[in-house]
This record gives sequence, structure tokens and C-alpha cells, in this order.
Amino acid sequence: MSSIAAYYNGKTILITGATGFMGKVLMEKLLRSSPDVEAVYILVRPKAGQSMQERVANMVKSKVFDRVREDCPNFQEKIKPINAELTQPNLSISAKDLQELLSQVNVVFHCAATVRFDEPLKHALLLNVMGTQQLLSLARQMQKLEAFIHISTAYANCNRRNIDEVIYPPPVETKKLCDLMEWMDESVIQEITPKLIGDWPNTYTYTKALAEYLVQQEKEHLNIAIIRPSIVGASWHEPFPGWIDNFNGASGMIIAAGKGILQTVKVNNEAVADLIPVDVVINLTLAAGWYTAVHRPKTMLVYNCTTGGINPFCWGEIGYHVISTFKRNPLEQAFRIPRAQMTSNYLINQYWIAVSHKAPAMLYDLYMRLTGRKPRMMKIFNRLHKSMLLLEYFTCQSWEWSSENTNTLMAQLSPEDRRLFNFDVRQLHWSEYIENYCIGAKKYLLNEDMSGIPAAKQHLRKLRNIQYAFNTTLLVIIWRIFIARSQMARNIWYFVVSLCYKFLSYFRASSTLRH
Ligand SMILES: CCCCC/C=C\C/C=C\CCCCCCCC(=O)SCCNC(=O)CCNC(=O)[C@H](O)C(C)(C)COP(=O)(O)OP(=O)(O)OC[C@H]1O[C@@H](n2cnc3c(N)ncnc32)[C@H](O)[C@@H]1OP(=O)(O)O
Ligand SMILES: NC(=O)C1=CN([C@@H]2O[C@H](COP(=O)(O)OP(=O)(O)OC[C@H]3O[C@@H](n4cnc5c(N)ncnc54)[C@H](OP(=O)(O)O)[C@@H]3O)[C@@H](O)[C@H]2O)C=CC1
Repeated sequence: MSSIAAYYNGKTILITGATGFMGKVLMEKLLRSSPDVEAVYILVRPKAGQSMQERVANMVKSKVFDRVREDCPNFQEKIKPINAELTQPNLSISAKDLQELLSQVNVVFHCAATVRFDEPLKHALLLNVMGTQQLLSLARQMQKLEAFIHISTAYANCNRRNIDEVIYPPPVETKKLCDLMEWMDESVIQEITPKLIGDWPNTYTYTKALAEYLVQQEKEHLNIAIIRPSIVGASWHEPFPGWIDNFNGASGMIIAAGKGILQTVKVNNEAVADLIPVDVVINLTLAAGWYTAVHRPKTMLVYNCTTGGINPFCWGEIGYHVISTFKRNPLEQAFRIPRAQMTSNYLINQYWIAVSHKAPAMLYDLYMRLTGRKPRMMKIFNRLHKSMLLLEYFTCQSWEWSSENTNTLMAQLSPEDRRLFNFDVRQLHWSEYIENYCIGAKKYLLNEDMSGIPAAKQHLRKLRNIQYAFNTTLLVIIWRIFIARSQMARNIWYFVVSLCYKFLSYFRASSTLRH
């Protein structure tokens, strides 16, 4: 029997961020591998006109729970939603719910955060730092608490090249910064944000770094571990290969490439793309929860959860496999044939943006206007370019993370635990993973049926014909305007044609001689 699965049976768990991408996979794995878990409390806020109850009722119907639904049809009875808002005093939890949590909870998994790169600093601090502080303060009062697992990010310290499994002190005192946010005008905060975050690329990574330090400072007697995943991608195996449900990380760009919208992207082809499958992160998280509770390490352990140092794969290779998968399994109604120019050169990227993004978008919008419809492509591209700007920091450089604690934990697991809670990424076969990722994005994120592939291929053939027709027309226009009208252009043209002819004749002659 797995020690990890056995540990969680009979335990009461609290998860924050359970409605998010990682939270759902965590909840699913926990309920499936430890069906006798006592209860899983989840902190949920009402959102988008839906009450907490409606959100949870919809969530448990989601595809991600299909496997656990098959194994334990009443799994949802274990899920106990608690109304909470992490940015509010006392997390807005009612006195009754609070009492229940304080007296019952054995393990806390803190996943909730804002992951937006453009989040205003005040809100990112309020949620990622002060929300964590409030949760820690609750945790300290929990009578039966055995472990507290904080989910951070491998990029919390992305201002360093080599990142060890230690907490790095931030440049400012968190408390002073939070005090500042309380009285300072929003517009002034916005203005001084770049100065405050210094060499961090965004408010997300900056506040995650502050949160790590705060956890270390305020842990007191608690058994805490920190998990630092890199770029979390679709699942490798569980609950299904390729399962994904949001556009974060690389997923949005992968889909944009599949739809033929993204044709150029600023990346360093040789830089390591540190993608990590979501099920690997969740398996490590559950294993760390068990280890922290049972072995109670003397110091707080940080687990870097990355692939680059162990099984590296570069952005150039990802781009190649994404495009080739989408050529074999096209997305429906692609805008253009999938292809990707990947360069770290600013000018070359700008050239391709103008030629393969802006020009087709303008032409398409013109066509929409002429046919009495609403233009939309330029808007989509402007949004894509904004996202690309925010992401390029991560795609143009590499980092090195040490993974001693993660490896030591793996070595402590029984063979059965290592099989059921596998986080050994040496076994990850990248081309197969990327193929499942793209197909998973098509099925689970875009809700496209695989039976529509022949029609999607037919659509790509139509696009190719349009492109050939367009290129030929363009060539004729260029000929008419420049070459046919100017003697000099004609001379250059004949010179180039005769040069090509000579080269061809030379190669033909030399290949005949060789045979
Ligand atoms: C040839 C293939 C090449 C593939 C690889 C190329 C590039 C890889 C790209 C990136 C990898 C780097 C990632 C680094 C991760 C660092 C590690 C972490 O810790 S992860 C936490 C990760 N957080 C994120 O990834 C959040 C990033 N996103 C944002 O901050 C914002 O979404 C935004 C980019 C600022 C855009 O904000 P905006 O207000 O304009 O849009 P919305 O967020 O409201 O979304 C609108 C709409 O678009 C969908 N969406 C969101 N992001 C993307 C995206 N990147 N691409 C396409 N579409 C996206 C979103 O779901 C919304 O849809 P809907 O309206 O239907 O809800
Ligand atoms: N995705 C990635 O690539 C990576 C993620 N991480 C970390 O993993 C964790 C989970 O990320 P992920 O699942 O991808 O993120 P998601 O954005 O998918 O989920 C975030 C979760 O936090 C909840 N939340 C946000 N604001 C509040 C609030 N004010 N009160 C209560 N709950 C709130 C959301 O609830 P709601 O549904 O109501 O919005 C949601 O459940 C985060 O800590 C993130 O920093 C680390 C590295 C990479």
C-alpha cells in the first residue's frame, strides 16, 4: 500500500485556489488516491454572478473529475466549500466555518494567488502576500495541523541565474511595503511600481518572492514546505494525458500558434523551456505534504520543481513539435497555416510581426468591413502582442535550479509511492508530451472534437490555395509596378534570373559528372 495515499486517508485537508488549474488537479488526485480522506475543505469566493455553491456544483461536473467520478461516484460529498475571499480581513470566513477549520484541519495546501503578470502591485500584494499572511495566522491556531504546503513559483527569484532550494531575502521589508500600500494613492503606486519591483519582471514574481520570505519569517512552530514549479503545462498522465483548462504559461501561445494567429515569437531557440506537467507538480506537492507531516524536517524545505537541469528541452524544439502536431491535428477554423518564426532578434521579430501578423490582420479586417461585418483581427493581434511582450522575459533566457531536496524526497519514497506519485521527469518523453499537450488543448480547452480533423485539414488546404493565389497576384503586381516600368529594375531582374540559371546549369553539370 502507498504510504502517501494511506497518510491522507482519514485526514481533513484545506485547499485554497481549488477552483484554479492546479487546485482542481490536486483535489482530483487526492480524492482518487485516498478515497477515505475525511474531508476536503476548499476556500471559494462567489464570482461572475455565481454563488459559491453554484461554482462548486459546476466544477465537480467538469471533465477533470471523470476518473474519480468513475472510481467513487459520491466523491463530491467529501468536498466542503467554505465562502472566503483571501484579500479581506480574516479571509471573510464566517465564525462558524472558522471554528470548524480550526478544530478539524490536518493539512493545508495554499495554491490561491493572482498569476497575472500585469496585476496592479497593490492587489498582487494584498492577495499573494497578505492573503498568505492571514492564512498562516489561521494555520497557527489550527489544533490538529500537521503540515502547511505553500505553492510558490520557480520564477520567484528569477532576478538570479542560479536558484537554490533556499529562501532569498527580498530587497524591501514586506511589512513596510504593505503599510505603504494602505495609504498611498493608486496612481502613485502605479507610477513607482517599476522602481519598487526593481529587477523582477512583473508584480507576480515579485510578490511571490515576498510571500516566500514572509512564510519563512512567520512560520513559528508550523511544519511548512514550499513547492516551486516552473512553467506548469498540461498533464503528462493524470487525470488524462494533455489535460489543461486555462491559457496561462505557454498554453495561450501554443493555441495561438495552432490557430495560425501567432506566426512569429521572440524566443531564444537554444534557451531551456522549463515546462513542467501539472500532474508532476501535484504528485510532488502531495509527497511533500506527507513527508513534512510524518518526518517533520527540522528546517523548512523548499522543493524546486523543474525539468531544465534533469531533462532539458529548448524553445526551438517546442516550437518545432507544436507546429508539426498542429499540421497533423489541425485546430478548427485556423486563421492561417500554422508556422512559427522563432527568433531572439528584435528587428527580425518586428519585421515578421509587420509582415505575418499586422499585414494579414489589416487585410482580413478590410475584407470584413467590405462585406459589412465587424473587423476583429487587429484587436486580437494587439492583445497577442501585449501578451508576447510580457512573456518574452521568460522565453529569451535560461535559469538553473538545483533540485537536491526534490531528489532526496524521491529517494525516500517506496517503489509503490514512486509509481503512484511519480515526479521523476527523467522519464518524460518531450515530443510525445508536446503532442498530447496540443491535442489536450484542442479537446479540453477549445472543446473541439477529434472527428472534425478531416474538415480542419480541408480548411488548411483552402488556406494554402488562398496563399498561393495571393502570392502570385502580389508577384504580378510587383512586376507590373516596378519591373515592367523601369529599365534599371528590368536589368537587375534579368541579371538575377540569369545568375539563377547559371547556378542551376552548374549544379546540373557537376551532378551529371559525379554520376
Ligand atoms: C510555436 C509555439 C510556441 C509556443 C511557445 C511560445 C511562448 C511561450 C510563452 C510563455 C511561456 C512563459 C511563461 C512564464 C511563466 C512563469 C511561471 C509562473 O509562475 S506561471 C504563472 C503564469 N501566469 C501566467 O501565465 C499569466 C500570464 N497572463 C497574463 O498575465 C494575462 O493573461 C495577460 C497576458 C497580461 C493578458 O491580459 P488581458 O487582460 O489582455 O487578457 P485576459 O487575461 O483577460 O485574457 C483574455 C482572454 O485571452 C485568454 N488568454 C489569456 N492569456 C492568454 C495568452 N497568453 N494567449 C492567448 N490567450 C490568452 C484568456 O483566457 C481570456 O479568454 P476569455 O476572454 O475567453 O476568458
Ligand atoms: N500556472 C502556472 O504556470 C504556475 C503556477 N504557480 C503557482 O501555482 C498556484 C496555482 O496556480 P494556478 O492554479 O495556475 O492559478 P489559477 O489562476 O488557475 O488559480 C488561482 C486560484 O486562486 C484563487 N483566487 C484568486 N484570487 C482569490 C481571492 N481573492 N480569494 C480566494 N481565492 C482566490 C482562484 O479562485 P477563482 O476561481 O475564484 O478566481 C483560483 O482558484 C499559484 O500559487 C501560482 O503562483 C507556480 C508556477 C507556475
